[in-house]
Amino acid sequence: MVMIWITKIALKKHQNLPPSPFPCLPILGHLYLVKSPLYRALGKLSERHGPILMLKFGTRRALLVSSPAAVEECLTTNDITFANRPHLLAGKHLGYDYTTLIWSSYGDHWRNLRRIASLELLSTHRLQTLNSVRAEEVRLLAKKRKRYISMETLYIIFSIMVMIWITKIALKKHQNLPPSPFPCLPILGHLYLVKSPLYRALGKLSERHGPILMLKFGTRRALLVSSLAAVEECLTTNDITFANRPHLLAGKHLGYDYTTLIWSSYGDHWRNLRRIASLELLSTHRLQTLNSVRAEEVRLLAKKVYQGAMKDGTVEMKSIYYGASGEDVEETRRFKETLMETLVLMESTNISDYLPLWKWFGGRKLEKRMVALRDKRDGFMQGLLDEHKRKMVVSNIGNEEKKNLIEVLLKLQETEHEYYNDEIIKGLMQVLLSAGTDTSNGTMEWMLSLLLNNPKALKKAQEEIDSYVGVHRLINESDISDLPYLRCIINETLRMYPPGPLVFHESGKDCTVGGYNIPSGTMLLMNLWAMQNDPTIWEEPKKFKPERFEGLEGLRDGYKLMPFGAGRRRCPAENLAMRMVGLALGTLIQCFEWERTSDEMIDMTEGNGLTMPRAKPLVAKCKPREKMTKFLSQM
Ligand code: HEM
Repeated sequence: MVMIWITKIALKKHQNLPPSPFPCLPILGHLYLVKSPLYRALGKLSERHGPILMLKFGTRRALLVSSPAAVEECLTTNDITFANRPHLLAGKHLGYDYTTLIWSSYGDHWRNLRRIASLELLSTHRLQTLNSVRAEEVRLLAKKRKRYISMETLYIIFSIMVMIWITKIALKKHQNLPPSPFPCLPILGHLYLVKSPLYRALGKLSERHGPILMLKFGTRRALLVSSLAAVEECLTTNDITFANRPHLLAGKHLGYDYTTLIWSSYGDHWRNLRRIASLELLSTHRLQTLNSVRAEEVRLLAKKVYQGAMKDGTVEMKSIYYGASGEDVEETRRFKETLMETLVLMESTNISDYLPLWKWFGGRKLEKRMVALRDKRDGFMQGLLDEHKRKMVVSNIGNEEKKNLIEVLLKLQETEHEYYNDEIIKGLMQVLLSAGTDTSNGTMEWMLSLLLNNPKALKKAQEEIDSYVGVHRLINESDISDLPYLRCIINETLRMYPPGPLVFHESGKDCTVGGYNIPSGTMLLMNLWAMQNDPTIWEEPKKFKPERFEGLEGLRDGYKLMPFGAGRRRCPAENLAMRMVGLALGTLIQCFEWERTSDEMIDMTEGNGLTMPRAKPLVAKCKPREKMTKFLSQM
């Protein structure tokens, strides 16, 4: 729209046309301003925008004048110029093909009719003789004119809207596509529905129109599903069909041209990356060997909370998660910076993804920012890679077990240099670091927020840890499997605040969902948030009730709870995430007493963003538990 608008302003400046009220919609122009009574609607418009306006009614240009000076100019200097009538359909069908006095254009024919009318029918003499007939005529004419106006209005508005609508319904019936909310605007389609946070806007749409909807985002078709049955059909019967990702610009610039694990399409390359991630980097065995690294990370987290608590008794959780200490400060700062920029860029809807021509009218700015960020992220990853390469040469790492993620990948590079080139390794590192950081940290923040608003649940979790782990040692990862209530809290948090609320896939061939035909290349949007907060699926979904998961351990209960997705493209790091989040939360509960900073409940508003961040960072009152100060002061 803005594209057309900008072009028009430029053209108008050049042509010196009168001002035109904004917006002038594509195809419709100013038809949306046509309201009854028209003279009042246009009167208001002139009041607001001035006495000489250029309007666009669909394909027609209209000059609206409402000042004595302008009207005078039209009817004196330009009287002959403006002496035609517009060729409206009413004039064709009700004006004998534009040949009547009212409808005919200025010229000999009109002049002749006018002469007959003036001399033969409307002269003073004739008027007097036909007084009574004329009275009747005038009454009839007034009636007709009223009809003309309403016919024009109805015809123009409805013929365009209904034509588009009927064509679409006819096409859809023929194609058997899922229902599509009305209106689907020309060019924009349903882009006007894209509001932040998107999962909530789309959730409302599904509530109103149904669980299987076909949307049009500019040039892209998107299937929005939000029922258990539909999601199950997408991820079982059609799992391979929907195992692609949409080719969005973010994947081009921030996903090494769609070659990273997250962005690549289903196929040999993705299978290979997924195999490396699952077997080499995230397997239970590898996770166990890197147990101590994670324990150290969590201890560092507890230390920072301890320092904050000792300073003024409050902590701001977000800066603690992303904060850094020791020799890594600069590296962590740079990583955090690129991660934040990535999230900001990913959360802004890139209109060029849906309206490709947009990039010539302002959309390039966002793409340029992406390219700059790509170079920055790449530089950061290359630095890490080179540093590890140097270290490996010096120390010639032999201990297979203790190799970290980058070292595992560099070992693979030694044997298969062609495939494991630097780009593939940097892509894997980037994906694992960025997909893992905000999701886990966000979950931690929501979890603590929920517990601060539900002190009974917090106490229950602390008692569980005290009775199983005690206070003479710190909790470790292997304890988590024996702390069912802690796991219930994690599940309940992931149900209410899934860090991946909307999952994006794309179909690689035609298929059917819910009996509807879904063409190849359709973007699939699975609204996990909507399903996990649906009152028809969950009892009192808005209430934090970890107890609802008691006894359901290990069971995902079909597709009711799927914060890590399901099917081939499900999150490969569920095991790691559950361990990390469990250990971090367990440690914070074991070591500290937590409270809200005031009697007011913690504000649970969600902010804008892909990973469902909190709108306001969480600040909490926190005091080291006496029994644990021994451990904390030694950290
Ligand atoms: C609470 C933590 C986490 C949650 C809730 C979560 C959730 C998800 C979801 C919903 C998806 C999309 C699944 C789909 O497309 O069907 C996903 C994909 C992915 N996640 Fe996670 N994730 C978490 C943590 C992590 C961590 C810690 C890592 C890595 C260290 C990670 C790596 C990935 C990768 C690589 C993919 C893309 C897989 C593919 O496209 O094949 N995630 N995650």
